Amino acid sequence: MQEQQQGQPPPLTAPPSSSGAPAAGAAAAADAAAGGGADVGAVRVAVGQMTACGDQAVNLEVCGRLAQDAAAAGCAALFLPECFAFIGDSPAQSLAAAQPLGGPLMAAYRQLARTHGLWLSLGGFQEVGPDPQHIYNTHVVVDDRGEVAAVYRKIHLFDVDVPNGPLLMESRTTAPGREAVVVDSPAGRLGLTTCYDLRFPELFAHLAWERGAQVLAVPSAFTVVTGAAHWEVLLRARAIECQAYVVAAAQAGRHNAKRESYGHAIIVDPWGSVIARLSDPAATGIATAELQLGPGGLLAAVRGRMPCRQHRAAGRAAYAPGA
Ligand SMILES: O=C(O)CNC(=O)[C@H](CS)NC(=O)CCC(=O)C(=O)O
Repeated sequence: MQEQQQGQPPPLTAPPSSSGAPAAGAAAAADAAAGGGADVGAVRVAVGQMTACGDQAVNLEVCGRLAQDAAAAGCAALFLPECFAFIGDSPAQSLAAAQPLGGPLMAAYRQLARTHGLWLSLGGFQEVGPDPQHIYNTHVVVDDRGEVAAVYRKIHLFDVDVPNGPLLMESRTTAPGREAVVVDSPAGRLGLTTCYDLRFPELFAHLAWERGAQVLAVPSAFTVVTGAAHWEVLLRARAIECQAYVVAAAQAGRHNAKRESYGHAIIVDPWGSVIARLSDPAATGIATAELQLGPGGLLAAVRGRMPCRQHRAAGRAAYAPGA
């Protein structure tokens, strides 16, 4: 069900040469001093893929199987896609499915985290919103004891006329979030985003460089058309420019007569290599990878030898004065 790709080690992981490039350890120390995430060493995580339907009990059962697989594979965290709990066939159904954070739906997923001793990134559920006509698209991180560790409400809403695809107007029924969110976890400092947010690199740069995110979660339900054209290149671009791991859980396949998702859940490392993907881009399942977050690991090596964070800070004086 799962396949792992361990590409060639990138050149930046080679031992320091006489070029004077900083050792990874020094780079990590500098990064930590500059507000980077806690040093959690190497940790295995799982990215999930599924075909959510309009029955919350069925989706919970599927997510339960993925959590069991992730725990059995020795993972500290499982990342689930946007709409993991529910995909209906009308906006009215999404409104009707909405629950508060303290409702029975979240209680069931919190129990799942506790049962399997896993952190869960729950990539977007229909949360009761600010008025009866609007929900929030809410990405919740739950710790391994089942406590809510972070709540991110999707900022950029997908109001798009997809060429040769659907016209989607997410903002008709969803209110935008107004706050960027990071959270420390055993899988590093996570920067939280959702789906269409992927197209807004300023959010990712903020999470990585101003907020110290080491791992960017991009749970999605991409359309087939835009996924084929843009999904992997955008994910790899965000990983490369933020020098961070990107964990992109995905909805896949046909949900109902009107809705189909692109799939292709992947994990990308800070050098831009795809280090995990499902062997079948439309299957339900997980893929796992080890994230090297410690002082001797890949993240520190990439950031240490190509110090984009510092170069950005200096460069911004020219093109975003006062920012
Ligand atoms: O509507 C729901 O039930 C939940 N929300 C979604 O599935 C959202 C809005 S329709 N989908 C995306 O953001 C796809 C983005 C995308 O495909 C792209 O950026 O190309």
